[in-house]
Amino acid sequence: MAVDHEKIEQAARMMLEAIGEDPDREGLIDTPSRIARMYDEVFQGMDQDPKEYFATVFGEDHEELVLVKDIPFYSMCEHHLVPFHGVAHIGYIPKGGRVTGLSKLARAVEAVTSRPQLQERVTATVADSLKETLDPHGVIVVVEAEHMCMTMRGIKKPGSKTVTSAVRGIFQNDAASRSEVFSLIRGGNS
Ligand SMILES: Nc1nc2c(ncn2[C@@H]2O[C@H](COP(=O)(O)OP(=O)(O)OP(=O)(O)O)[C@@H](O)[C@H]2O)c(=O)[nH]1
Ligand SMILES: [Zn+2]
Repeated sequence: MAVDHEKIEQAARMMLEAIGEDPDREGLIDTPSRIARMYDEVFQGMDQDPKEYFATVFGEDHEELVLVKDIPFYSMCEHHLVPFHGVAHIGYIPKGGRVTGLSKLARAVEAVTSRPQLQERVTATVADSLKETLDPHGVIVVVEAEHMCMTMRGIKKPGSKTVTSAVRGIFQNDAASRSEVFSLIRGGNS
């Protein structure tokens, strides 16, 4: 579904008026339409299903870890509609030759983060999408992010980071494999 520009423009105009601004002054006159166009981009994941990206698989016989680290993302916190941003790390062990394209992992992150979100839901949705489509032996998704609603307002704790993980399949019971992935993720960040 396309973003309703007219509605966003009306709302943005009303919000500017509500804070005591003049939405018709030169600097603000195009702001409502800019916000509408920005929301096209920022919320383009509203009608995207991350599972669709995993439809293409290569019959590659690799039943060992695949890890794509440090996938940058920006999302909008659903409580305040301000950004939270950081990186996602996705590791999985393919099964039955179902290996997906590396870029598809980043595309899934993009789809899931391009809508009003919670960090926990981003993490779980990416993990579940991969699990449900490729049925791999195991999946680990780790997301590290800074939330602007905790830095520029409210409790005001810049630099604080939230780390969430979602673990599926063999990683749930195999502590050694799980900690190997976590240390590979940590390794590149030092
Ligand atoms: N669990 C979780 N909480 C989040 C996320 N993004 C923002 N929040 C939190 O959502 C909560 C909303 O709390 P409320 O008390 O309803 O809103 P608020 O009065 O603006 O809260 P403060 O931020 O404490 O000022 C805050 O504690 C935010 O830090 C997220 O991705 N996951
Ligand atoms: Zn927030």
